[in-house]
Amino acid sequence: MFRIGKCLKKYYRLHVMAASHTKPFTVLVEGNIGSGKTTFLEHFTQFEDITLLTEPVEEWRNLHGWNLLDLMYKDPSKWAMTFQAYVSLTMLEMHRRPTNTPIKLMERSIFSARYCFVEQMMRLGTLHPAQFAVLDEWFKFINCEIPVQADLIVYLKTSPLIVYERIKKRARSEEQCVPLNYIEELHKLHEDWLINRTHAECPAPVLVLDADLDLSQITEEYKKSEHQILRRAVNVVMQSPNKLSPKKPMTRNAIQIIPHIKL
Ligand SMILES: Nc1ncnc2c1ncn2[C@@H]1O[C@H](COP(=O)(O)OP(=O)(O)O)[C@@H](O)[C@H]1O
Ligand SMILES: Nc1nc2c(ncn2[C@H]2C[C@H](O)[C@@H](COP(=O)(O)O)O2)c(=O)[nH]1
Repeated sequence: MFRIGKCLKKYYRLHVMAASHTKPFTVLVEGNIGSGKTTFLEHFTQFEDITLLTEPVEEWRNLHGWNLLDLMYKDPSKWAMTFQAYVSLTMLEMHRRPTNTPIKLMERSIFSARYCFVEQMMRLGTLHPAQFAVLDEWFKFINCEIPVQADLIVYLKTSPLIVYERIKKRARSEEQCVPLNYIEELHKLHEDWLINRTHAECPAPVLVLDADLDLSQITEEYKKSEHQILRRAVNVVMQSPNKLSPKKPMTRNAIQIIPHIKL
């Protein structure tokens, strides 16, 4: 009996892999700076068959020795264009990265880069209108010509003051000069994009979570998304609503961990 069970499990996993390796159920995890996106992804390390892709911040902090994130924050008028051009490249690479798991959770996207950060830089004047126009044309080309999978957006909705305190506590050196009003403006742009739908199209349905909750309560809030993600993933991949249920904590090698994960 045990052998049959093992064989069935192996068949299921092979079938899921074969059915899903080209178009995994892709979840974009969006939210303000410090809203808990990385923490949310870490919550899902407990499940089988999920690829977790955190934002390539370390690539932005060290491109052949250049810390583009630091340069951007220190002199945005001079470096915003350079930084955004590299953000677009690294995020597109993440969108296009092949995965052999039926579910892919990705921190941010080319959409929030364009609709939140580039939009903010244009409004603040740190991007020249000509620079904005170039970035916007690139985004339109990518959005129309290059398939970017997005099946669900999880929006970690936060209050600016709360994430501002978290950013200060996290103490990432490049962000120490970020003022509260920068966070407030980014919040408004996330709300307008994902909730009010004022200035940009939304590539997938949005699941809103209350990410103001502190670490002692947030796990219950994260669990609200588990069913939405796992159930919909199975519908997409297997047409059967009960395959990707929570498992016992798996050994590390059961999950395809991408180098960007900060563990
Ligand atoms: N729900 C929460 N309550 C309090 N602090 C949190 C919460 N979620 C994350 N943090 C902390 O806030 C900081 C930012 O979290 P992180 O997951 O890195 O956010 P993001 O990836 O959105 O920037 C980290 O120091 C993290 O430990
Ligand atoms: N100007 C931009 N800054 C961006 C973009 N994406 C992320 N970032 C910054 C914001 C943070 O300082 C850091 C990492 O973000 P977290 O939310 O993970 O803390 O990178 C962007 O497109 N443009």
